[in-house]
Amino acid sequence: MRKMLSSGVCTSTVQLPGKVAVVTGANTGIGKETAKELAQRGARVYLACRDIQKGELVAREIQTMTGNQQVLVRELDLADTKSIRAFAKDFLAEEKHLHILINNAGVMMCPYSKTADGFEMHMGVNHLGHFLLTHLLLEKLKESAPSRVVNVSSLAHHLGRIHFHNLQGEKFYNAGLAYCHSKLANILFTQELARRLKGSGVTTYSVHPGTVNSELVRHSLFMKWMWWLFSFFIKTPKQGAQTSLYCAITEGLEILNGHHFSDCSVAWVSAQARNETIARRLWDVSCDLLGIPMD
Ligand SMILES: NC(=O)C1=CN([C@@H]2O[C@H](COP(=O)(O)OP(=O)(O)OC[C@H]3O[C@@H](n4cnc5c(N)ncnc54)[C@H](OP(=O)(O)O)[C@@H]3O)[C@@H](O)[C@H]2O)C=CC1
Ligand SMILES: CC1=C(/C=C/C(C)=C/C=C/C(C)=C/C=O)C(C)(C)CCC1
Repeated sequence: MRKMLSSGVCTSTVQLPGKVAVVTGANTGIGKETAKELAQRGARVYLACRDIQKGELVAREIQTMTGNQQVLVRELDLADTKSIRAFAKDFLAEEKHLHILINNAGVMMCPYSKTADGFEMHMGVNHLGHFLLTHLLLEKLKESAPSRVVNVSSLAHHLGRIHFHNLQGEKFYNAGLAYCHSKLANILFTQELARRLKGSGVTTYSVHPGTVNSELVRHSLFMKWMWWLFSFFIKTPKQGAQTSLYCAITEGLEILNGHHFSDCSVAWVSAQARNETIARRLWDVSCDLLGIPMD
């Protein structure tokens, strides 16, 4: 069972000196392991975390383990557009380049709650927060091309639907489904972004990391119990980081711009996730909610 659930290893030997990467939610789980491997390969890595203290501890740990001192922590709360804008402003002032953006942070099955801007928490953090962050960093990514955006989605997107009449979960809400909807949004965003970025030198990919032993299940006692019971069989965070790394660094992946990956291979997505009309509409609605001018 472990072999079945844990396949897919990024075998690329690419080194990353001079490259700049941002990983959201890098203080724990899959994000931490992704950041560690990027640092190991010589990149300057920004750990974009909502809790600076947790981030600093992890940065020290990565610096010690990899010998790479270019591991920096910056505050980013994806549940607050002011924080996202402040992060982007400071980053753009500080850095000349951005080669790899890994939109990894996520929440799952949290009780109904809203972000600082009134968005339902799953949609707000997992989709809208990363949508805004990517938008704000896009010019830098273009100037740094070839560059990549990796969006960490999930197999759970198969159960997701974009209910435009209930995007903020105000009419009905189920914590499990809200997560699935936001993960579907990650894939639709990736596909629309890929279409819009054609010819720019920036490519984008969505990822299912596998079933990974991490803090993601913190809001559900049942899931915590399941994860504990099967912890020996499910992926470690290091194994869970492989597909994100594969999409971020593997040479020649540009022809697969916009594709979804699992276990370091192209993976099938649901019919909804392939629907260009929904993807375009979600893009427009996201711009509208975030006050981004539509093009
Ligand atoms: N684990 C699994 O089995 C699977 C995971 N995924 C996806 O993988 C990604 C990483 O999850 P995983 O490592 O498992 O989970 P973890 O809960 O271990 O890590 C999630 C990270 O996201 C951060 N985060 C949460 N909310 C915010 C916010 N408002 N602003 C900034 N950062 C935030 C967390 O910060 P903090 O520590 O401060 O809370 C943490 O660093 C997620 O997108 C998840 O949906 C997909 C499929 C399966
Ligand atoms: C049925 C089953 C399992 C599978 C769980 C799965 C497949 C969970 C997927 C979770 C996702 C995709 C979460 C985040 O996005 C376990 C726990 C391995 C143990 C054996 C029983």
